[in-house]
Amino acid sequence: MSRYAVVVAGGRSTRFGDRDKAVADLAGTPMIRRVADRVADATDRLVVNCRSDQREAIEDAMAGYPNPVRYAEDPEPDEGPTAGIRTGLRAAEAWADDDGTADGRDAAAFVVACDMPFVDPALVAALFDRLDGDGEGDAGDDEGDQGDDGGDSPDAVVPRVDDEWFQTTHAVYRAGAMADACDDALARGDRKVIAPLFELEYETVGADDLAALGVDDRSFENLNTREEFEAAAEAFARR
Ligand SMILES: Nc1nc2c(ncn2[C@@H]2O[C@H](COP(=O)(O)OP(=O)(O)OP(=O)(O)O)[C@@H](O)[C@H]2O)c(=O)[nH]1
Ligand SMILES: [Mg+2]
Repeated sequence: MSRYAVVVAGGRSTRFGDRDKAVADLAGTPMIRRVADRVADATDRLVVNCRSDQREAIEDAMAGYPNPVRYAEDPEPDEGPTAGIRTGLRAAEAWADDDGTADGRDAAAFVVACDMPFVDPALVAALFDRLDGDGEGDAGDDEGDQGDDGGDSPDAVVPRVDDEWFQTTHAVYRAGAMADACDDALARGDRKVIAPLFELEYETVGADDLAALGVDDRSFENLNTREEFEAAAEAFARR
């Protein structure tokens, strides 16, 4: 089955300023395009979640992208990242269903925020492999399977930098399970981006695993302010 990238971009960039950071020029390339380019080889299809008023500019930024792209517009804007993830994953699920070969709910998707342009493709590939059950063993895993002990493959594989912060906008999910979990969290009024994860069977990729994989520390860096953006632009210019 195809591997999906879901880029979530429906935020208002208030810390950034008066422009949409998703399409802001980052060392010559719109930031969202940098994110998409970084994950192009590790995925087969791209879903972009955004508001309808962002779509034209984002489509321009994505012109010539090597993988097929679909847009998943927020039915209601400003419902938060969890709603954006849900909308993007439902689009991946529907796209997979269109193929008619497998249940779209099982589609595997790497969800990433539009402001993480250093995303490491080797990490993305490793997360998918773990979701498919052929990554590293569980022995050195800091969490192992959550939920029941059935030993089934997980619904999510989430990096945990410093064994602390769950990187839920830098993780792979089974589309149907995670979209359902987002629905549930939102129905409860819980907008915390971590909330849906705890309803799923998930595995984490902790500090040791990240080091063993040689993951670029900057993969998890997200750019919120103009200052962070300028510093990143300098880093890209040097690369
Ligand atoms: N669809 C959708 N995505 C969102 C929403 N809020 C944030 N996001 C996305 O979630 C990711 C992380 O959000 P933030 O870093 O807070 O970005 P932001 O909300 O645009 O920026 P700030 O206004 O400065 O908080 C980014 O990719 C945003 O585009 C929302 O209400 N809807
Ligand atoms: Mg925000």
